[in-house]
Amino acid sequence: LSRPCFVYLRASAIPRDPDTTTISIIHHKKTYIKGQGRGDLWGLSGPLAVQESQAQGSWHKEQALCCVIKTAAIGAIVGQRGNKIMESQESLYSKIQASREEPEAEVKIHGNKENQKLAKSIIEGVVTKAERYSKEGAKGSSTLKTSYTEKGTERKVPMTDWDAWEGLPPIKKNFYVESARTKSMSEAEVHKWRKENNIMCEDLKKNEKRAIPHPICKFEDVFDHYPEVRDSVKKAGFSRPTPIQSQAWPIILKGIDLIGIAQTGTGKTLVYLIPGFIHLDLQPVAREKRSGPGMLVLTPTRELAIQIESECKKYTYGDTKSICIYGGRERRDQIEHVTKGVDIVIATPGTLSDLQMNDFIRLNSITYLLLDEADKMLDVGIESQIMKILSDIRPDRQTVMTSATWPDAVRRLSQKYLKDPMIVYIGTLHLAVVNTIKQKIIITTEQEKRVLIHWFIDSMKPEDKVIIFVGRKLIADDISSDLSIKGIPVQSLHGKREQSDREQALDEFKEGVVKILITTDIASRGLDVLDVTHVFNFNFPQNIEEYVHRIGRTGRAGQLGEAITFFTKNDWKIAEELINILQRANQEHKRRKREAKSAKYHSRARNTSK
Ligand SMILES: Nc1ncnc2c1ncn2[C@@H]1O[C@H](COP(=O)(O)OP(=O)(O)OP(=O)(O)O)[C@@H](O)[C@H]1O
Repeated sequence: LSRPCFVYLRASAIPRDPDTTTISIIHHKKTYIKGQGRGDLWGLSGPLAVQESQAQGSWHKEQALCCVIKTAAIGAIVGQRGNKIMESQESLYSKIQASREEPEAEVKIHGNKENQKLAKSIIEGVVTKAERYSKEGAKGSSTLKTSYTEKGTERKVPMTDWDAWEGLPPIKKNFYVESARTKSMSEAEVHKWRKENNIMCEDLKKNEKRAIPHPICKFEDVFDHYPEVRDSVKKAGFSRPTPIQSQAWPIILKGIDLIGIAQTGTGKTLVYLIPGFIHLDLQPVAREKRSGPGMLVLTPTRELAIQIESECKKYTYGDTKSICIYGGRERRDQIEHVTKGVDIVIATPGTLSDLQMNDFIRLNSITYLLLDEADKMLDVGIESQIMKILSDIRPDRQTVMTSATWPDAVRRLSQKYLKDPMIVYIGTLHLAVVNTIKQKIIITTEQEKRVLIHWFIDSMKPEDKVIIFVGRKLIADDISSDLSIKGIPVQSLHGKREQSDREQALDEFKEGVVKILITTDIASRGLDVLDVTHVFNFNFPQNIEEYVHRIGRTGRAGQLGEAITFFTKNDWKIAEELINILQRANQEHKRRKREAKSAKYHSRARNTSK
């Protein structure tokens, strides 16, 4: 460690008794000691200067504890690319090695006696759980046999990095049967169709480029071989595929990874769900013989996870079982469901990574992965959880990413998660709002906002339904209690509310029991309530992407909607980006009229406040 380094400590590694604990850092088999005592261990900040200790590599002087287990269970201990074993090593200050023999494998644990015992009990837990999940494991016992190996009398077994992916069932990804009509489209016809529907696509594979499949014009062109799918789409009453569906379905069904970017409310959920159902259904290994779920949908919020699950139920066929995993629900319930066996998991990353870390769910059976609202998911903070989840999913899976926005920072990250993808986007990769949303901006002050919002609510028609976005939970509570006092039925949604209250709030809004939903950004992405006529931005969102998502809660699936946004001088930094969005969506610039209208709003507002 000749240069400064950063050391990140797991919360559980922070010593309870700082007076007696030492933090040691092992690097290239050398042990470095940092701090013994309160002053050294607490309040550390900045780069650590560590000193090499006398006790270099003390762990490997101890006798190794050897455990013999069934080879089939070893993947669970090692984890993909050794991530699990590395984690145990880090937290136990020990070294764990695994051999690769049939039918029994050997695991050697180096370290002091106490840590060896701890590591052994962790491994035992993992082996027992692995048995429970693996049908094969259930047939025989894989009781851990252990012994201390005397130095010099160790079994001469090569200790290797375990390839956790060996022995997994084969995977099938190409299910596309191109219709005669699609096949016969000339290049000119393909070009015309894409131009008329604003479809842009590109093969992101480096070096040799592949031919991009022709878009499909009708549902029959792509689903004729899958009658259940064709019928469920027809039953939904859709007349034709949306532009993103038209180009993305052939690509995904061919087994190619895809990045799909299209404006809000344009049917991206079915873009990935329907090929996912086909993929699941037609894997070479029969569903009942699979060791776990085959499809995983990761999504940033609980509300979105619930919505996707209900879409799954609407369109799926056969006896496909899905489960929605998110925080705020009874953990035991979720674990019970998972262990009973499911085909599709829809989850928020935090809760899933918790279940994964505790070995309640195994992800190595996943062959179809979907990252919904990918840009939000790859935000700082969530990304580390996603990485952890993805490291346990087989690398030859198929991956699809979708979103309505695609900021530069996220594009680079997508290269990490997808393999030779194609990208399909509608119109532009720049932020864009569908032209079914009329955007109004009201330049105002913080003081006047309350009066104006009351004026807006008073002028709502019976068929109107509005989502009011605010910046903070407190404001959401405040406005909703204001309105409730006035006798106006209203619901609010934010992260501090109990999960059951959050679900009830959304249900009441969807069913029309209340026509006003006041919410923070947890409802800005993906929520699909078709009869929302207005979105009101009481506070301008943190960034312009969130503005696009928020106002996209109205004007969905071709319907008309209106977005009204309060803009104060505090929001000046975002003005330029906002103007770009308005111009791109051809919003009229009615300055005079707007000023007049705004003056009318203001004078009414003043009268009301008087
Ligand atoms: N081909 C289609 N024709 C008409 N409506 C469709 C079609 N496909 C999906 N829809 C409907 O369009 C609505 C919006 O779809 P969806 O929620 O998938 O949008 P999205 O693109 O994911 O939006 P967001 O970016 O806000 O998440 C849904 O109610 C869905 O049922």
